[in-house]
Amino acid sequence: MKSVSLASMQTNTPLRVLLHGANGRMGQALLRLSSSREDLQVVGAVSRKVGQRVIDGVSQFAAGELGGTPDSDVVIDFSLPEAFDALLAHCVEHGRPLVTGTTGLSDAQQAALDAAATRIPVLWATNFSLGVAVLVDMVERAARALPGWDCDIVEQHHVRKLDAPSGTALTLGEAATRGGATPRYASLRAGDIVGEHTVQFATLGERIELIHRATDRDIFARGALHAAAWLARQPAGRYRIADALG
Ligand SMILES: NC(=O)C1=CN([C@@H]2O[C@H](COP(=O)(O)OP(=O)(O)OC[C@H]3O[C@@H](n4cnc5c(N)ncnc54)[C@H](OP(=O)(O)O)[C@@H]3O)[C@@H](O)[C@H]2O)C=CC1
Ligand SMILES: O=C(O)C1=N[C@H](C(=O)O)C[C@H](O)C1
Repeated sequence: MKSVSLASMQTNTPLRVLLHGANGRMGQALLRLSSSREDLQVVGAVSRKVGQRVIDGVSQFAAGELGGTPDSDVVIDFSLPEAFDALLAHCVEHGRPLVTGTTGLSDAQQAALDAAATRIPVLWATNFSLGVAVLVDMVERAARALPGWDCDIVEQHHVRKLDAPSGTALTLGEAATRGGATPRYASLRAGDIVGEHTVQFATLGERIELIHRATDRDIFARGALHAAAWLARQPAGRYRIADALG
């Protein structure tokens, strides 16, 4: 059963999606889930090396071949920081809205996103799940209500994750800081853990643990596809996942 967003119903023309990082764990989830959406069509798949995986009916491009990719209405990126600069420049040059979930970006790359947002719509989120969006709000509220309590953020991921702390942990830490806490971080890398984040507030005699456990990467992919369908119809600017979730 294909789902159709209201936006595409208004135009009846699928939004053309360029997928950057298509060979990766997230790229493969995005490819699989996009095929069940009538309002989105992946028209190009970019990864470091072409031909590693069979991607039925989608043109594949290697790193450095962005200039040869077909026109698209929105770009979705889940790659690595090393790949990000060329992709962002491509999106700005061709006026393509960008949804990106790539974490571990430098301050300079964040500044480049701000600059790009004067020309195109950009949405960067460290976590595209609804549960984490709710957790971020809970953490800020808890920090504000618990002045002086210790705040520790522990994140666990699969052994192939390159960055630490996770982007989500840093986002949760920013929320705790907005609430007046001073978060500390710890990271574990084990097995095939999709993503687990624990925010603990502790004081003498008691503690609170707020936990999000991701068990399927599809939650991130569904959120990114939703954000892409939404962002494609926004004016230039920098947007957050909360804007897309309404
Ligand atoms: N915001 C969110 O909700 C989520 C964010 N993430 C983040 O997304 C990113 C990707 O995660 P994941 O999919 O697990 O990682 P993978 O390592 O599985 O995939 C990375 C992808 O990027 C491609 N790539 C690497 N370098 C280049 C380059 N120079 N040019 C083009 N493509 C390149 C790889 O190509 P190839 O395979 O050919 O080497 C691969 O397709 C990470 O930063 C992760 O933290 C992950 C999950 C959720
Ligand atoms: O690399 C991953 O897998 C994930 N990365 C994101 C992060 O760095 O927070 C989101 C999610 O936890 C999975």
